[in-house]
Amino acid sequence: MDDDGRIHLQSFLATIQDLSHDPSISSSKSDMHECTSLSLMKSLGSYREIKTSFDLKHPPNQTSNEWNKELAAFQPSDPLFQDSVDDHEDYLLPTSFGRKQKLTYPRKKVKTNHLFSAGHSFQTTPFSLILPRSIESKCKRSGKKQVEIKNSLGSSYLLRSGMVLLKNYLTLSNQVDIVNKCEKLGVGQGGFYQPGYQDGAKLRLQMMCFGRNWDPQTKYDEDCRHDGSKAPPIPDELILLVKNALQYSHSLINSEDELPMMSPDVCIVNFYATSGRLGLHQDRDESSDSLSRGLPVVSFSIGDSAEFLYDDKRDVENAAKILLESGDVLIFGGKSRHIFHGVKTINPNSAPLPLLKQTMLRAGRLNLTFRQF
Ligand SMILES: O=C(O)CCC(=O)C(=O)O
Ligand SMILES: [Fe+2]
Repeated sequence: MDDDGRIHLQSFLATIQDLSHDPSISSSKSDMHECTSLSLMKSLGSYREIKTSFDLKHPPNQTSNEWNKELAAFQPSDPLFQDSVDDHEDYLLPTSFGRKQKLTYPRKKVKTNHLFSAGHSFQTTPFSLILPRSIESKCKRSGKKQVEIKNSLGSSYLLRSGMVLLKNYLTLSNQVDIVNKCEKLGVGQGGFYQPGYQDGAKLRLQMMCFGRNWDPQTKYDEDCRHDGSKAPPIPDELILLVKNALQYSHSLINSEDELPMMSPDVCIVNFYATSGRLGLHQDRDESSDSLSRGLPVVSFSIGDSAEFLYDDKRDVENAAKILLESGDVLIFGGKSRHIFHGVKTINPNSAPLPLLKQTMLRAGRLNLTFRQF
């Protein structure tokens, strides 16, 4: 396929959107099962396992075989799009403080097996979050129907003591602003790079920091950047968003003991291509004061959605799994500050189209984690 890949992606998405409004499409089947409450959780809701399966039918003007062939052949040329699309996935989500939550769009999973890969590289230097101009203009011309992003505050979940998920908390305009800020700061000195370890193993993501540099090998050593660059300050608007999200969480759980307030002075910005991932780990390089007080990590997700794992131990098989979508804010502090967590997969083609249209964000997921050192 030629460099037209992005157009195909847009058409593919638009087709799915069209189909979802087509009565001939078989309705999504959704059944929910009670799941045992975890003892760690306080009384603000109960966990439920939500199983959602999808049965996308072929468009009326195509036979099922033609449609399946087209789906199977879908393989855009941008290296950042090159992942195989396979089965649908089940997600574990709690109820929204008692209400059942239904997931209503097709999920895709990326086939990748390694958390880290030595020398894995999709590097263009400098790395840009934004699609190249040639692809951008083709996208704009395609003129396909866009899906509205939800602007109202979504549901909120207490996942366990000290761990809160605010669905769709960031507005479209917040998300656009964050992408633009990260792009501006990410392409220059001190911007995105693919971090790794001394032995040559690389993380499967691009990273940069605000406030203070952090690196998997050198931790919070300010001199970790080979170009000697210092981390730019965290933009004020982002600090405000973090504090508002924490305050909002306090209004939900009625307790600052469970989730202490913090004032972010570090932000790690990760960008995952659709083949990106991050192994289960603990965030434990902040100061002992910050860690012992359980000062929370506040995480913003933008772009393609991700399967996020968390557990008390490093146990990928048994870890709880949630879907983090564009606009979601996840907070873990207090008793959950030391959870193991990681990103299992990025779901291709799952970013909101208005966000892509306004930012030309490339395929993948932008994640910002704010901490107080
Ligand atoms: O991308 C995410 O959701 C998690 C990122 C993370 O855990 C980290 O940067 O330490
Ligand atoms: Fe982390």
